[in-house]
Amino acid sequence: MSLQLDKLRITQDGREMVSLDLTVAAGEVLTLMGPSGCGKSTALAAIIGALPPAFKMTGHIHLGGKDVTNVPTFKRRMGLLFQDDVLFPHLSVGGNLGFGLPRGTPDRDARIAEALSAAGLDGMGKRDPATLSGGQRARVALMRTLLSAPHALLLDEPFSKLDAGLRDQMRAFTFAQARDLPTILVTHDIEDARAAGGRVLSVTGTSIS
Ligand SMILES: Nc1ncnc2c1ncn2[C@@H]1O[C@H](COP(=O)(O)OP(=O)(O)OP(=O)(O)O)[C@@H](O)[C@H]1O
Repeated sequence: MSLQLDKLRITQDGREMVSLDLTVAAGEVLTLMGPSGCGKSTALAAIIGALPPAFKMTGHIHLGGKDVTNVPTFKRRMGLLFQDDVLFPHLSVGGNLGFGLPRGTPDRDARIAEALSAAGLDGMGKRDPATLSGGQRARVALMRTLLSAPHALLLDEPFSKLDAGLRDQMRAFTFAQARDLPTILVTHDIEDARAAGGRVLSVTGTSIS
């Protein structure tokens, strides 16, 4: 499954902000970098189908060969993770993970147990998320997103709130868990881009090294 941005162009008041014409292969991480306000989050919003009305978009988005440009966000099968992705405080850790599973998924408990195990949280499904460490919470948020079986993963500064030691762990964990997906990472941090190991571009498609 690949994610193709086919002449994707976003303008605001006639001014070009984003211009991307590329394919992110399954298992590839494309990093988008650039100064604050250049349009990185806007590019992700367009890809997921939630572009604010202040912007105009042209071009097409294909996921797994299917044109999803006019498919509503909730049907796009894309997972989006932000830097301060909060867990639902009224649900247990397992309940949070279960929230990611599509309704009617068979073997829910087994799937949740697997995700807990992948997150290094074996047997902690009944815990209140408030009792987890920041790193544990970040891993649960990622696993919750992945349990929704996305066909692409979009990451918006996912590591920037973590302290330095955890950040390394979380990068390795994220890219290992997302190994089969086309992934777009938005970051300010060149170390994130290095850890991602793929192409690093500006939102107008210029290569950054
Ligand atoms: N909903 C909106 N309506 C109108 N303009 C917006 C909206 N959201 C963002 N903008 C503007 O669009 C531009 C790009 O914003 P965006 O958040 O995509 O930048 P960014 O590169 O992700 O920045 P940062 O690195 O600070 O998160 C900015 O000038 C911002 O003020």
